[in-house]
Amino acid sequence: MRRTPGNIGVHEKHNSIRKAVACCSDGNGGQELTVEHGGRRRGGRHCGLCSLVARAFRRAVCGAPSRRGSGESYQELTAPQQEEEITKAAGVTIDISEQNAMYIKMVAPVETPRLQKYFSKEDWILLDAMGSSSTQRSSGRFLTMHKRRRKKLTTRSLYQDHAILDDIHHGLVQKMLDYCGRWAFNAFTLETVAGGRSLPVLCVHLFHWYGLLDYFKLDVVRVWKLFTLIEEGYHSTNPYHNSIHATDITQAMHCFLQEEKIREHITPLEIMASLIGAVAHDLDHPGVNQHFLISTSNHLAILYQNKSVLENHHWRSAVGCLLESGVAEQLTPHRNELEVQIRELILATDINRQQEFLTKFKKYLDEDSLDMSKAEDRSFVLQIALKCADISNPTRPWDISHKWSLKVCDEFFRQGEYERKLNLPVTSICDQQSTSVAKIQVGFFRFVAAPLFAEWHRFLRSKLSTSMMDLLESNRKRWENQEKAEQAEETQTELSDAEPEISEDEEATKQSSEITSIMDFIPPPGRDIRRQSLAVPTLESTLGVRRHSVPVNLEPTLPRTIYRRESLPVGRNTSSSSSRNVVSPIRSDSRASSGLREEDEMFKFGSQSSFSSPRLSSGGEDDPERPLSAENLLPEPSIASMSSSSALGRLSSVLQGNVVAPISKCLTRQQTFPPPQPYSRMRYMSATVEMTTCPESVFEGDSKSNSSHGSHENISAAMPPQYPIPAIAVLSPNNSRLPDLLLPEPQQQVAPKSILVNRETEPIDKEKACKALKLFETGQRYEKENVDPRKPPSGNNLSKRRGSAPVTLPLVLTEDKQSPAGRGTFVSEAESRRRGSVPVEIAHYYTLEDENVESVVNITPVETSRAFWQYQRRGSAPMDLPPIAADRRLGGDMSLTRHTSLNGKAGRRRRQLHRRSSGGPETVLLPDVGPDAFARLLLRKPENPDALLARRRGSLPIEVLTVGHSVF
Ligand SMILES: Nc1ncnc2c1ncn2[C@@H]1O[C@@H]2COP(=O)(O)O[C@H]2[C@H]1O
Ligand SMILES: [Zn+2]
Repeated sequence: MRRTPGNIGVHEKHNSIRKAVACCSDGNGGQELTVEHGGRRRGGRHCGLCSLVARAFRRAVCGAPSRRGSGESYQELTAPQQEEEITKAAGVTIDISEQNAMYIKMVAPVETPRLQKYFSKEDWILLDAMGSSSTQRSSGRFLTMHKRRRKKLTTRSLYQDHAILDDIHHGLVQKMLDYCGRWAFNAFTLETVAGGRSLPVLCVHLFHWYGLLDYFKLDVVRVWKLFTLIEEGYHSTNPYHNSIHATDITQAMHCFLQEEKIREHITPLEIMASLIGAVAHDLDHPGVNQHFLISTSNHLAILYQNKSVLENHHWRSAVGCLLESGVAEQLTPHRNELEVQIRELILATDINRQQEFLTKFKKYLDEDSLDMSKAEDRSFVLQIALKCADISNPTRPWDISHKWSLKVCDEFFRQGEYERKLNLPVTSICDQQSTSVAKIQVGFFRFVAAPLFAEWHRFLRSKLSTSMMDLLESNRKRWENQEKAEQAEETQTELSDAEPEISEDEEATKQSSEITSIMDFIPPPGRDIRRQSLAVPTLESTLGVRRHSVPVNLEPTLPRTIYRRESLPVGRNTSSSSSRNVVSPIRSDSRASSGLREEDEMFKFGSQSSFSSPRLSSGGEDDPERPLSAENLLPEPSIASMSSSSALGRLSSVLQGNVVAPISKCLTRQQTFPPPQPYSRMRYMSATVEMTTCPESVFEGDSKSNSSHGSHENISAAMPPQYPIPAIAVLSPNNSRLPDLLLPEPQQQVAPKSILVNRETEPIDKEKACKALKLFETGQRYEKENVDPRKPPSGNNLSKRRGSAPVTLPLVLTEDKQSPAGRGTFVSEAESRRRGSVPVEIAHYYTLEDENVESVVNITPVETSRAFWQYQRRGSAPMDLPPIAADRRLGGDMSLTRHTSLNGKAGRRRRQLHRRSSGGPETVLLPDVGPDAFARLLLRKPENPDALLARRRGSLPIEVLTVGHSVF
């Protein structure tokens, strides 16, 4: 039987996953149908996964009903019996072959009319053969440690039974995909008709459409796997940052790629990087912003040193998916370059860097100096394109735009609720009690969206950009009207509501705080605005005062960590002032006098709070390239009320349901924020790439990145990228062997320019006629899978290091077992036991000699010395702050226990503003449902506080987590 590998793919290879996805394309005329799936033999029989695929396959090819309930089960059948069954049912020859421990390949010729009905054209089908027993499962690939809930599929049959997508919505899916080059495209609708699988459906389609599969000789099975992994990496529980957002942004990016100015010059590799960058740009987003992660001392914040924390994580997760799917392997010799491009793209989406990019873009346009024939300029434009795509929702037609607005605000408000429960200052735009969706939208449109899209329009000057501007304007008006109406309503309420308790000061604060401005979204350029800050004592006193994120038992040996230093009043700590020169003193006076109060308020919103290390902070005011960079900014005000003596207990109570955790030295990865379900043990797989290496160059914002950002001197086939390729091989379940060194790849021919069609303006048939590239093959593939080409072979048994190796590291190791600080080198016994979930603290330590403890000495993947442990900042256990002392430092006017939001608003808000719709569940609207109906659907009832408490896991101190949940 002739086989065309890769025509159809399936699968997940872990027996814990009861899911199989099959796709089909007929690159060779639709003559063959191959279904490959993973499964394990159990007692000579195939596991349920095989049976599920078989059942789905049977249904696919012959329309036979499921055998479930008929008393028979494929699960009971041996492979030959399954084969026979399917053969009988489908009327085709099935050859279950190439069986090994993990895979079974079934091959069948696609000759019958029935099959041709499905596969006669260049198309794919999608089988969802998820086992009914796995309606809930967790996925431990990603570092946010959420328990994953399987997305509730929107079609009953897909959710409750194994079904064929094409059986249900084939025509609609195809229709949607035909229109995926149009700006009015509705990702929610695609999600609906694709049964909850819009992300892989769109992306595989686009890969076909652009001819990337052919050009790069990619196996469609692996490509499916890639996008399935990415889809699973998005949290379906996030109202906004979920896989539909990824679909939406990818589709927007696709539209931009069709713009004449771009498509004329873009290369196939850039297309691929743009699509993957877009779809993965928020991968594993925890639904809270960077500020929250920093405030709660999340392991990701520590890992990435508070610099573009989420974006670094998204990028690293994307690389993990590329590796795990096997696509990276197939992309030799383009892999390094692709990863660099993806990195550049994803890191550019850091909203904190908005001003930096905008300034640069404006300069280019003013000087008319963008030369799209230059790779460097193309790269920059693609970064801008992705940034535009990322915040494109204000420029979509109202019903779509409105829906995204509700969703994003819902996510903000959820974060606000978490903050409130943790007694963290509530970020202004997350404070549902004092703001509204309309207010947020007016601010976002005005200060973030409009400036960027104005420049984008100046660059494109196209039909698309014109209509985007029109939509932006009309949507803006709608929000402004809504805001006005709300204000009128509030005024009326105020008139009838005496407010004797509110002082003038408070009133002034209230008024300024209710205006959403740019500072709610991004920090002001070049301004050294310090937020009313954290009641954190000086470093000296810190040594004797436990801080929020330091476990109680480590208090006496607290290191002078760099964390939260920014919140120390400058000038009060002379010993460290030099290295904190980007931090201004708290200037409540100057803020008031210079009218910065409002900005100061907003500032907290942006999530840009960042902590500077000397190296990073050097890019503060002095660095015109990064005027808004996080290192210019101060962290959020303190977690003031977390600093009381009972904070740990309270936190534990909040997080663990009254379990007061003893502090242990066992380090455990920290959860990012409350998962929907109690934590259960997860399997950490190879995609936990962050854990494998944590070099300083990982960070956007390190000195190299800063200086070279926007330029791409390191994007060269001849030069390896300046970041390490994760040594993921050692974690991959498929790779127990030592990674081999790669041979250097010969320089490849530059890919021919794409021949793309402007889909927006062309009729569909013409599009198809002209479509895709069908790019040429440029190279051979001989890179070994999952291997860091720059990593020298070592005698260390890398294969011992497993994704699921124990988290705990010995506190004391002998000197000779210490790593020689080689990046990515694993030398010690401890290292070989180290898991993917090794706590981030191992990634950095701080020199003891440095009085200010600001010099980050990177990076031994595992630092095991006693000193290291002594000086580790441990998780996020609360630190006691003497309120009085702290008050004094802040001028005596700030109560630590006062529920003051970061913007300085009085917590004793007398009147609670009307609660507005905040968005809500991921309800997908069919096109004929109006926005009002949707708004109703999205109205989220205030949560039961107890339920919130029960759900809270955010900023869980690592010790608490260890005690509260068994992770070993
Ligand atoms: N309509 C909107 N209103 C307010 N904030 C938004 C809106 N759209 C996008 N954003 C913010 O802009 C950010 C862009 O990057 P993210 O997608 O990570 O997260 C996004 C939101 O925080
Ligand atoms: Zn995004």
